[in-house]
Amino acid sequence: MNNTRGSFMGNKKEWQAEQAYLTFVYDKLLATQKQVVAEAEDTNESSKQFVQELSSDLRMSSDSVSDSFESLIEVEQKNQELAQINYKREWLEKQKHNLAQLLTTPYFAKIDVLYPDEAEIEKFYIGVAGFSDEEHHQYIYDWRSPIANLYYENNLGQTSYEAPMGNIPVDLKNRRQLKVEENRLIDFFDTSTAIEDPMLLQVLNEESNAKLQDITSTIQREQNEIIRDTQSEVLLIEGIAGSGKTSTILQRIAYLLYRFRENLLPEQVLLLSPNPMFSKYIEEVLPSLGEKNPRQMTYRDLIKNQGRMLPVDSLEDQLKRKGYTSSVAQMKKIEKHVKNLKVDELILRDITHDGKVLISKQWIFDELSMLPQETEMYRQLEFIREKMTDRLQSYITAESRKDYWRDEVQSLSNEEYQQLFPKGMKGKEEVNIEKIALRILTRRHQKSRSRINRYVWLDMEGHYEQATGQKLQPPLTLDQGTEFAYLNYLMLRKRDERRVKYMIIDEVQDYSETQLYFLAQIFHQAHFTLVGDGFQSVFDQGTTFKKVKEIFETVDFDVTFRELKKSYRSSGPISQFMKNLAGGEKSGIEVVNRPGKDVEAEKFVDEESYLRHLDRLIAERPTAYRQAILTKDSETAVSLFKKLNRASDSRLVADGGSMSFSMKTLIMPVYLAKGLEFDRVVVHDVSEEEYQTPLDLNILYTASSRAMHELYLPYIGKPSLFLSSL
Ligand SMILES: Nc1ncnc2c1ncn2[C@@H]1O[C@H](COP(=O)(O)OP(=O)(O)OP(=O)(O)O)[C@@H](O)[C@H]1O
Repeated sequence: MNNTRGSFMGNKKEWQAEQAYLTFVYDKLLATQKQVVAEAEDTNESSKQFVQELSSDLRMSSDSVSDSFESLIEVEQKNQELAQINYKREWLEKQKHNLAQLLTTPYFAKIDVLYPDEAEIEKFYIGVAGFSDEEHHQYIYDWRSPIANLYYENNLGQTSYEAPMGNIPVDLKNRRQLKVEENRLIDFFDTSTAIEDPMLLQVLNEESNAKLQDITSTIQREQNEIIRDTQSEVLLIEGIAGSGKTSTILQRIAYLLYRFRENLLPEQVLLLSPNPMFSKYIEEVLPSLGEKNPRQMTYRDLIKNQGRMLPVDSLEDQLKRKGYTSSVAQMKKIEKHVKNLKVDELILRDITHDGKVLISKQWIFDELSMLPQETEMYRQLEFIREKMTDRLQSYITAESRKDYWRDEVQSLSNEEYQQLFPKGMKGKEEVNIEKIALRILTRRHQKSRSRINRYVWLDMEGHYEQATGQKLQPPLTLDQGTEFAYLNYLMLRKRDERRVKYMIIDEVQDYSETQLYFLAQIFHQAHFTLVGDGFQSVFDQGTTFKKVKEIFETVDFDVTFRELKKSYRSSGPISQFMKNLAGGEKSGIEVVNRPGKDVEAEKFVDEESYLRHLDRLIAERPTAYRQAILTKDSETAVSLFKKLNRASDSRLVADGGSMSFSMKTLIMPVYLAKGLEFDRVVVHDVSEEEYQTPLDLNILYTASSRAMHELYLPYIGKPSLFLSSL
């Protein structure tokens, strides 16, 4: 490794030059900020005024009907003006955000580049956002810009980078990491090897944050390749615990939003996360990079939406379901069923209201029979659905004209009348009664309308039974829920999925084959980024990476496979323990040379002395530390929390819904801590009895790998065999 520190005496001149440039850029940033803030205030003011004028103009033109055509044109023009003002406001807000970020840390790196046939070296400073002046003089380059790739790839000497106009060969003369705070230069390092760089080690030695932070300034080469990959249809990444999978996919999302800013919106990126807490944990990373968070949901939410909201297993139930063998064969049966389905095989239901049939299944069947049978089934059903809505509307209109309404309307109380017509009504009384009746009936039949829209008239449960030979009995297993969602998708094809351009899935090892097949099918137009860690598989239903690849290939995707083998989260001793658990050398895990406290596995003879030990660990937590006591399941967490009786300085997290990130000691089951990290981790009772099966081994690995600096593995009685590697 070849590191040169900026603070060495020999570098005094360099130091002064760097400090001078920093001062210069910082002052420019300050001046620009002043300008942008003033401009933003002006724009806000003029937008307010514009809206006021617009609404008074509109009021005037709606009073005079004669010039309505002119006023329509005028309204259209005003709308366009308003859109422009709003666009400018958004742009200025983004500028303000970027400038505020840059004023805290203007940049973190510099590269010296020599272009062929040029005599002078060009210097490029890299920061979390770009910054240039009105004459397009670029003082800071965005970390996602093409040139910044040279910094992350870190090949000194002859190299090249991809720019919009093609590949550009260059000579990379120097790569400098800079530590700056506002307008102060703290340190700099010239490095030729990215691995174990000094800036990285500094960052890793810091105490944890309650929320995940961005890693922009220290992205490693192998992570950079993943972040900037725009070619792969499916990017499958197997990375050990703490290797930066989650950080990398978030940086990747920011990169994609920048690179494809003309035609990729955050809503077109869907991130499937392992549990609801995880979304909270990562929520600050993208905003800190000036981007909006993508759509996020858990897989459970996704299939509930797709599968008529039937209840599915909770996380805890899923964990307890042992030995369930999921298979894609069941999905194929469903495909076959839908493919061969004829109209006279559809299981239909009447649409009823208060026990009265509004639209009979016979009517639906007759209408369907008249459609050309070669049309795909989902199109036929969609067409009929619209016809049913029309039929309901005609029924309501006819009904509203019937005589009995006169009495009903006249008996309406003032209050009811107000509710129906908050703005009052004008016109003849006859028309009024009809109008009132129409409103009342429309309200009454809202449910029927929604039933029509949701295809309640199709017995999907019945079709599921026909297709698979199994009855659906809620709560469904996650796989049954998936099968049912797939059936709904194949028969009805809702449009939602087509909008997703990038699907990002964390903890992919926890998805079953059925679930992966489902995702590959329904998002077949999207690019996938799948990350996970086979050692952290804590559900019986999980899938190996080999199988994940196979499944996506059977659905005609090209899969690119990459590995991350180094833990950036855990100290050297903890990483070494993780490596031993994962099978030693053959696991391929690289241990970062970061000193730390040894892993401690202490024996206790009875529960009482054991609890006293935990009690001490909670009481003697270093002030800045966040720590977690991790149990195998939530019942154990609940009972341990009760026994410890330390509600004042610890907190129980037993379900995915609630988590206080500020509390310094958390007691929780491992599966809820997935993806999270703590300065200190205590794994609850690592005894022989508790930790013996291969799944237990994965749980121990997952729990231990949440630790950054300290790991405690106390046990009562005999130690688990897995501790013998210590
Ligand atoms: N290049 C990097 N520079 C600085 N910190 C990094 C880098 N890569 C990862 N980290 C840090 O390492 C820790 C682990 O990262 P992350 O949570 O993304 O890993 P992971 O592979 O998703 O872990 P797990 O699978 O165990 O949940 C985080 O604190 C993250 O900030």
